Amino acid sequence: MFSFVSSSPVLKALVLPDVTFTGRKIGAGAYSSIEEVVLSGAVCAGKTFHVTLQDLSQLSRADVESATHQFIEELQLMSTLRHPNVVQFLGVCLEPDGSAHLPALVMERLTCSLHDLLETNPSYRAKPLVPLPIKCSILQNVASGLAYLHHRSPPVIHGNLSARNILLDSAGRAKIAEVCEAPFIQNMGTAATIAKASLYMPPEAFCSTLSSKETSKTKSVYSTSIDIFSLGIIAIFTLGEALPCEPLEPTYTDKESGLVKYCTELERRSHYLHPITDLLNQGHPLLTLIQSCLCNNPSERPTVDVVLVLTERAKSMCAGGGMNKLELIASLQSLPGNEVAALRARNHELQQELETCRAEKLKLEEQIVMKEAQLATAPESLRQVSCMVYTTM
Ligand SMILES: Nc1ncnc2c1ncn2[C@@H]1O[C@H](COP(=O)(O)OP(=O)(O)OP(=O)(O)O)[C@@H](O)[C@H]1O
Repeated sequence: MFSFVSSSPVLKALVLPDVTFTGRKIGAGAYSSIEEVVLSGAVCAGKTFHVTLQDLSQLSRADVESATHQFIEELQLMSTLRHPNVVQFLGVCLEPDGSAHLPALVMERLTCSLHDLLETNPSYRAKPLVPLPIKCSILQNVASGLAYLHHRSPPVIHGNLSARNILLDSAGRAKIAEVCEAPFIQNMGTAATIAKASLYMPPEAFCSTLSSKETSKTKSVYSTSIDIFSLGIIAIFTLGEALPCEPLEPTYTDKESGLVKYCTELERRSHYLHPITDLLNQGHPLLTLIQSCLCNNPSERPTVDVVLVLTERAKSMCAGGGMNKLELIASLQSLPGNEVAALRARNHELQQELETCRAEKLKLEEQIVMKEAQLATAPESLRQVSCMVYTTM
């Protein structure tokens, strides 16, 4: 087994000495699960990577070394990040049974994800749960966290920004989670395809996935404009309270000319934009934000500074317009967000168990067929003995 801790002084320095796993599941994603942990008496969250991601036996020694090196580099970077709108990474801890290759990541514990808030809305579709001023505040918080990341030198590209990676604290403040994890996960091979939240990805990300597999250098093909596109999708989801999950096809056939034409990314999501254009006046900063973030051409998308200005303008336009943060705090606290996340985590576990059982069942059926075939071709005397053995068992 590859020992991360003994081989890396950097990682040794990040190991937290006093962490206890409470066994309480908080949530699960494509490649990790989140559990409650107690760090020196304070309740925090611990992230453990799924076994599939930890199965380093399928990789060559060189790949294991490069993945390990990258993992440690990302952890080191994570440990330097400090911003009110970025989930605070606190350190690492080894799993209680010591069986895992990758240490668990310990971070501050938040209330629920933006995705859970919007999806578990009890009045979903009837009337919006989250008032517009709160939505503006959430988007401004995300823009602020992203500005911090993009202003680092070199810029920190999130690469997997989604409403599941935006977490809310009990005061309704939004924070960006899973910073620095995307490059490591993507370089671990097949898990990359699972981890990628394609819904939030711009068109160029799908081309860069191919080249990143060849070069194993995710960072070089990703640019900050990927995060800007994802933020545009998050804004559509937040404002419309509907995940824009089935956009139109990227091409269509023009009825008059019969020619195949391309839709813009914005046109592809037009169905989800109607409720937003009803809600916001033409020229509203958030409408401008969505329109510019979803530009097909990455170089035409705004920088994070422009995004921040637009969200701040939207936030100040809402100030005094009946903003009721207390209302949101109350609804956040009464939300079954945590329970839903825990149930989803359990569901995910059961799904995995079910798949393992199905695979075992298939194997057993194959063995039965093989044995029956062997029995059918065996001499009569052997068959009689075999039947006697089975009937006496
Ligand atoms: N620090 C945290 N505090 C509270 N809840 C958290 C925390 N981190 C994650 N969660 C919850 O756990 C869920 C799963 O998080 P995780 O990071 O494993 O995956 P994800 O972001 O949903 O998806 P993926 O891993 O596929 O990107 C989140 O959606 C959120 O509800």
